[in-house]
Amino acid sequence: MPLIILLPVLLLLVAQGLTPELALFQLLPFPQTSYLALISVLLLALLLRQTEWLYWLGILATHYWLASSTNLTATEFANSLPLLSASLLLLLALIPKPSPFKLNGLLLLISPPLLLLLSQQLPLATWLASAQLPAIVFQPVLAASPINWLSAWWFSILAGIWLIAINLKPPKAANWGEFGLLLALLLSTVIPPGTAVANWTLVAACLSVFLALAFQMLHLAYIDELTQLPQRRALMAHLNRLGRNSAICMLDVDHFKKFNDTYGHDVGDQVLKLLGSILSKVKGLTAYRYGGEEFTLVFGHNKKALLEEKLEEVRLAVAEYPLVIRNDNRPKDSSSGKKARGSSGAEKTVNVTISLGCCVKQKGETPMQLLKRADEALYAAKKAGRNTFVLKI
Ligand SMILES: Nc1nc2c(ncn2[C@@H]2O[C@H](COP(=O)(O)OP(=O)(O)OP(=O)(O)O)[C@@H](O)[C@H]2O)c(=O)[nH]1
Repeated sequence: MPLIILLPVLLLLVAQGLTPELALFQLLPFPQTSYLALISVLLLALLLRQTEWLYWLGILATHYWLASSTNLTATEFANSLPLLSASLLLLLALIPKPSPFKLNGLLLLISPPLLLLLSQQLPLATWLASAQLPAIVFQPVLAASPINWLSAWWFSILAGIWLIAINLKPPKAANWGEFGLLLALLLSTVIPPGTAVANWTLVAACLSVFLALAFQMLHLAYIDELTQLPQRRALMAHLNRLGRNSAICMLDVDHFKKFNDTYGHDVGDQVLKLLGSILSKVKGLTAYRYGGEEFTLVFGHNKKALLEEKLEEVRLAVAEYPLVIRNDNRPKDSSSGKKARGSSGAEKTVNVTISLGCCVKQKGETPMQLLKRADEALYAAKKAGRNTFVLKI
């Protein structure tokens, strides 16, 4: 997924590196296409209520204006703007989910004009030059460019920090879109102003944002927020294209009502989250949250011995996982849960068990018929005493 989001910008980087005079760069009417791209993504972000993109688009538009402007040559203003925009991007990275209706978003909104004012008042480039840094730091990247290596380096460092940050947390489409935008901005700091590439940089960045928005929406539509597993809509899509040799399994937590009543709904939610984390790590199957405390596993084969082995592996993985029930934050996923087991703040350790009902797909069977039979197998597992599996071949 990340590569697809970054693809427009990466392709542009390669094309620009190989042949800056590429005929493709002359293909579309500019600046009309740039404005159209910017306005389309802006409207899409507004429509999908992804307001944090507005800031990014604002910075992108400012850069575009700077990069496509031919009368801004080597001024203080032109020298400091990329640097200050980079600072703004860093602010944006540090402020999670800015909203124009909250203080963090308002601060971000007024920072570009403030930074612009500052950049005119403070001779940043002169100051930095007097710091006796090596000359290359201040040389314009290209003869015609008012922008120097310092900006490019600053952006590269920022892009590096961004990449590390993305890889430390579970990467989201939005992060990769932001990274694509960052790369496009990096490119716009090193190209000569007023060239066709400046226009294409903006279009490529807009495409990256567009793809990121599409992935964000797909995620919202298909991924269950609590367990982070794909949910029923995704399961039905999978079942509709299921091969002849396959099997599915319905599973649910045993006596979950009692568990909720004893420990509270919040702890119950943590159990489901943990279950999602455990199931997502089991190899050789795809796990879905069917709804409530029910999950569905889909297998791409119908081999009895292999299925039995996998069902037992899943059953054991859950039954042997000690859950630490505490007053404060409970484990967010299976790895943090393991750490929590050793800590002294634990009040009580409990185990939950699951029952599993599995059946092999029959010839001509519809998804609903298959699900119904798996449900019957699950019922049989419950009747057989729970914490077990029933496999119907
Ligand atoms: N915490 C939490 N509970 C849920 C969620 N969805 C469903 N439940 C609870 O799951 C329980 C399911 O109860 P039952 O269907 O009676 O089954 P059970 O108590 O698990 O008993 P058996 O399935 O027969 O072993 C209900 O109490 C629901 O409120 C959820 O998202 N979070």
